[in-house]
Amino acid sequence: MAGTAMDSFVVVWHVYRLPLLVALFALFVAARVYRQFQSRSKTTASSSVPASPRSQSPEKIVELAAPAEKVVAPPTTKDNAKLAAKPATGPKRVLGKKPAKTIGGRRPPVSFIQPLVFFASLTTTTERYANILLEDLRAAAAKRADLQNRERGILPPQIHDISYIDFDDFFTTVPQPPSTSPGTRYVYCILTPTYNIDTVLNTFLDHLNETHNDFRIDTAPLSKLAGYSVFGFGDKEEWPTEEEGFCSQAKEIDRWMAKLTGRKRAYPLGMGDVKNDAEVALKEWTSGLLDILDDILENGGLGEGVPGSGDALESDEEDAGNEEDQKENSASTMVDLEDIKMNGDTAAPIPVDFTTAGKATSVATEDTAKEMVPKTSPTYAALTKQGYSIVGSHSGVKICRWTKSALRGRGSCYKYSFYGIKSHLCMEATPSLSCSNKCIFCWRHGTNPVGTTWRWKVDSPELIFDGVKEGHYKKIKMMRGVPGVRAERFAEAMRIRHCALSLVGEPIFYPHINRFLDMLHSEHISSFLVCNAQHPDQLEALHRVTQLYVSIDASNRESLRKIDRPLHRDFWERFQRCLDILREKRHIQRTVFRLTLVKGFNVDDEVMGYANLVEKALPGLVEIKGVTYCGTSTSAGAGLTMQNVPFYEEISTFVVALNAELERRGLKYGLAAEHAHSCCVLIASERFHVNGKWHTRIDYERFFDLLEQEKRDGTSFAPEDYMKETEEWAYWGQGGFNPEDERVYRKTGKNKNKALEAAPES
Ligand SMILES: Cc1cc2nc3c(=O)[nH]c(=O)nc-3n(C[C@H](O)[C@H](O)[C@H](O)COP(=O)(O)O)c2cc1C
Ligand code: SF4
Repeated sequence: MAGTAMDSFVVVWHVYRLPLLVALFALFVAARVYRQFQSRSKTTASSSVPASPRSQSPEKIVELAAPAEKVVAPPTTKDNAKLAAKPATGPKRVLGKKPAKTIGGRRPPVSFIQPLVFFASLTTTTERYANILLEDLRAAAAKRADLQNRERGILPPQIHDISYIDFDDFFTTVPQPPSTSPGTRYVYCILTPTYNIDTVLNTFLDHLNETHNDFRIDTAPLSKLAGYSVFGFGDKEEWPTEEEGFCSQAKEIDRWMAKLTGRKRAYPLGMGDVKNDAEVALKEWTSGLLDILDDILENGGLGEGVPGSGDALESDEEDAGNEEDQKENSASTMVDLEDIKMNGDTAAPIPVDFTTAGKATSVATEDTAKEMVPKTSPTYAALTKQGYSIVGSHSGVKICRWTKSALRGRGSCYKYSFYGIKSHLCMEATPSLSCSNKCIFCWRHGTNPVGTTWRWKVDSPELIFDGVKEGHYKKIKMMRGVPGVRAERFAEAMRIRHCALSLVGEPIFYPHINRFLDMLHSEHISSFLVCNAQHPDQLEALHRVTQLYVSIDASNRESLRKIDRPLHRDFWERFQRCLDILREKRHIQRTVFRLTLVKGFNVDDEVMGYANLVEKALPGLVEIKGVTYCGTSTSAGAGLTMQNVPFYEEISTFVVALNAELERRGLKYGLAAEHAHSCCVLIASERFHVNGKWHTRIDYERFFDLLEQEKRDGTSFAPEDYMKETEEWAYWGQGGFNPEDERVYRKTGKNKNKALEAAPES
């Protein structure tokens, strides 16, 4: 009997041993996890936080915020503690994306913002600043409560000392909105010093790290926040640069918070030097943050983030971990205009004979005229996908990679080295997306409309001006969440100071270009206008710009025909006339030749030819840069490959030869500046060489003063009247990289020293 029972047991064991063992193992794991979770929450809640060196009691600090006006009752810290994740009967999975209470099946819209100020402080500096921030937020809340109705607004802020809170209450989960106001969303404002010794900040950072990496907790458990922003205090006297540790812990907290919130960085990381500018920097950061809080209330959230802000270069360091990964991520999101099918494109090229040039306005203003880029056209879709904002029916704006780079403290384009333009203050726009050339290296090729005369509906300059500014600011705002964006540069970028009219198409094609320029200048926005030397009538009629460019893509007729593939039959004559006009304008305008070198097309044996052109037009400046490889099928179809992109050494050799030829002819030019980073060199007329120093930069305020005076009493002025000394680091032979910027080296392998950017600088 016993034997039979044993046999049955053995049979049962053989049949069920696997599921039984699995079940036992699962039970064991669950028990371990439960124990661990319990002990961890206890530790954090009670004692893992070292006692603050200061005497103030926690209760006192937490209650510092006296509500200016009670709009709704925000949850207290105690409530929050209750609401925070507490294990009940087993391991709890904390989900950031847990659906909020819904109204009629929909998530309630953001009605109130509850700012929570967190700070850590060992020697009270940060605490003092945290109270200044608190006061500012309180004042803003009160002011908005006066202005807004009582259904929406900013609530009086609360303040918490990181040394005394239970991290789980705020940094494992997000406090729940009060049941009376489900539309309340929290914004964390974190103020922190940096210590390179063990402090509460290490415990805090460990908590953020563990929370992100804890498999029981969603990787972004704080994603229900409306946003967060961090401001760091450090000491530049001892830690002068970020590489040496300035504000390093603020940077770390910012990065962890980006991960935990699912990239809800409401405003860029701010940093202040306690021995210098801390208070001013904090005030600027606060005012920028308040603008964003208003945006959140208005738009119901942070709105669009980085995607779509133009260049795909900007993926997220928080995820990618390093620059190279970023590139790869971005590469997959890049859309080549050439890959977008042009099926039924109503704006497909219809060349029109040049003879109507100059009479364009009357034709185009007819109501019946078609739109250049209708919203429904594939051109529109292709351009917007590439990050362009189309304004009206024929204008566009886009932020360039250098603007983004400058926002991140990583250096401006060559125009900073040569002319003092800070890229984050520069808007790249065009009032005409149409062009009369089909240059082989044009990266927008295949989508932009072409034509030799204006044959479209004409938008008013007011509409374009307002539209491009709005589009630009919108794109800048989209950058606020990008890792590394500097709060102070972000704030500066909200006032456009320069406009590069060179994006796509031909700006002087636009019939009201002069009125558009007036508008730029009236707001003290400088104008750098690039034209393709195909519209002499318009060039002649053009009013003053801050700097006038003509693209010189080849030195002789045959080469120009091959490279620019102009639509005008008399392209060479037009080109020559433009040079004559430039020569006349050189006394009142800063005139520039822009040479784009394409190896195998317009470099070899062309030094003499280019020198002839310089001799003819006598431009103030000659910019020489290598072609930017854009890899479109159009350029490939024209036989352009990476092999055609010259190395910087080849550009330098060409430039030296050209300079020598100009000298041989007795023309007074010299090698003035370089920006090796973008393979660009500047030859300048000696008109800009004063007292042994180059003066290729521009005194912009002086330009506007002179312009206004000219308008008032007709006093004319010359380029020499608003020139400014070139920085020595920009001189030829010095490299041209601003020492104040952070240098980011790229691994570009064998193509090092070639211009590889997807979108070239303008
Ligand atoms: C021991 C010590 C280490 C510090 N380490 C750094 C550092 O690594 N980086 C930095 O930018 N500042 C550093 N600082 C400067 C502090 O961050 C700065 O003085 C801050 O304002 C202190 O804020 P608190 O008074 O709120 O504690 C350090 C200061 C001390 C005393
Ligand atoms: S590349 Fe052009 S648009 Fe960009 S910052 Fe420089 S000048 Fe401005």
